[in-house]
Amino acid sequence: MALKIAPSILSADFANLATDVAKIEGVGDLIHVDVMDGHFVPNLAFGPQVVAALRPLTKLPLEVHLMVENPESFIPSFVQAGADTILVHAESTHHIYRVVQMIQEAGVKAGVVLNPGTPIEMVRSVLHIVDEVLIMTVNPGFGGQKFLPDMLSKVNHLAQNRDTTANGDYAIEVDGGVNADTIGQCADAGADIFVAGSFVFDSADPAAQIQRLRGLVE
Ligand SMILES: O=C(CO)[C@H](O)[C@H](O)COP(=O)(O)O
Ligand SMILES: [Fe+2]
Repeated sequence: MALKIAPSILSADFANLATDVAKIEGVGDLIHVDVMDGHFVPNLAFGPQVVAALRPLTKLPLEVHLMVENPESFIPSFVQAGADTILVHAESTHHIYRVVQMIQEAGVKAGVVLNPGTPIEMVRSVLHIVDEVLIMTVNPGFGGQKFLPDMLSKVNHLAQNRDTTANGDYAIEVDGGVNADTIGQCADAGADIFVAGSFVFDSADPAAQIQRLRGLVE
């Protein structure tokens, strides 16, 4: 599977999002948009209007990371806004299988996300239908936190068990604390998609930071 770098705009300049997105156009592989409701996580960030506003500004796929209670109710508006992938936390719904179906029936790729405290078992029954599994490598809610290396055993387990699922080709993504010091361990464990927020956008040259990460895993 081709390795992908996914810059997270949670660390971009909110007053100049279009400018920051232009800086990574053609360099990043997709744009990661964090959605927070102040309940599932103790922070607020981005709604469907932001996704809709970004859609015409970039050719890059837009990946929406939903950190919200009751994700079911937000799927239609993010589909309508132009999301290419929607990622839902297993802890945020009683009906993860139904939510994955809802997303895919709308013609959008679906991923499931696990908090650091949540075991793989929580998503075992949907591994054969999902397009992606995202392992949080920080507790979700904020950018710029320290990478949790003990999460790599989950990445490794998912990579080793791909053959045991019916589709066998879900992408494995890591999110949180990914930088030049940690990305190598994630790749070694078997991750394919690497979200990076502060490492990319807290720099004067976001494109160079993405290239630096890419150089460390390819
Ligand atoms: O989902 C997230 C936080 O909940 C962000 O995608 C993540 O934190 C990226 O930021 P950084 O790379 O700075 O850790
Ligand atoms: Fe995220």
